Amino acid sequence: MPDEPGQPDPHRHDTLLYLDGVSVAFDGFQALNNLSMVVGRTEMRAVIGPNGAGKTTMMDVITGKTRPDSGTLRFGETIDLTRHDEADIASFGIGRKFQKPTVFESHTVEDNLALALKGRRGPFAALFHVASDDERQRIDDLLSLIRLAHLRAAPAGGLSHGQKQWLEIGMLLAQDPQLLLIDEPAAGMTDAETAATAELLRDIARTHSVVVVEHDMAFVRALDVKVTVLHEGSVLAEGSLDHVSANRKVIDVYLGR
Ligand SMILES: Nc1ncnc2c1ncn2[C@@H]1O[C@H](COP(=O)(O)OP(=O)(O)OP(=O)(O)O)[C@@H](O)[C@H]1O
Repeated sequence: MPDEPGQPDPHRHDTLLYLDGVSVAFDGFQALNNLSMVVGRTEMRAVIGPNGAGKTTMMDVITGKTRPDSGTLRFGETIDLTRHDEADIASFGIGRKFQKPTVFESHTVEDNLALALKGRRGPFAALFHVASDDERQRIDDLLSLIRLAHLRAAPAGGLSHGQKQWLEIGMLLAQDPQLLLIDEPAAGMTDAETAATAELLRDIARTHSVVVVEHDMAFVRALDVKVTVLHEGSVLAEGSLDHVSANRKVIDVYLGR
């Protein structure tokens, strides 16, 4: 039986991330207020909203950095994220990319990816590990996905800001997440980099779920995915960018300002 609109079912096999009635208060300030959102497998979702709307706090509760005061937070069909810490949650396959890229600047692009791949083994195993054919293939695949194959031997410190963001996305993918949470990837990018990043994320979303927090509306339009508008810690509107852009409340609190 099809779901009623607005009645997401956490046990559906095509739901990867399920938030229902999630609330968080800091010293009495309600940063998340009964927030509900469902992200499907291999769905990309854009999350927009004014400063202080709760976007970062939402990422923080999903990744276990902040504990919700109440609500349901489920990953896959069975994992209750409220019962796990950040390390567990990362190991379940939720990867997060912060706004500022943090690559190893003195290492080559390729070595950054190799380190991220080996990082899955733990530091000691990684130190004595020799790359297998599979791993070399995986690095090649990642390099072409993130559009940096021609720069594989270049030190990461010499990359442009946009290229560093792509490398960091590649390093995140090396850890095999099912869900990527990405914070303002287009910030500080050139128009060409912004367009290439939208294309890259669309490629990634063929096989992963992706939640992108972004303020750049041209970028959100290029993603061409369902948009969730947050305001005062809850969902103000949801739908295509055209749909939410026509919503009077969204114009008043965000787009029209
Ligand atoms: N650890 C904290 N302690 C106290 N207040 C907090 C804390 N974290 C967030 N807040 C407050 O909660 C509100 C929501 O913040 P949040 O960072 O989630 O918003 P945001 O939508 O990510 O905003 P921005 O677009 O500016 O990044 C803000 O008013 C913020 O000041």
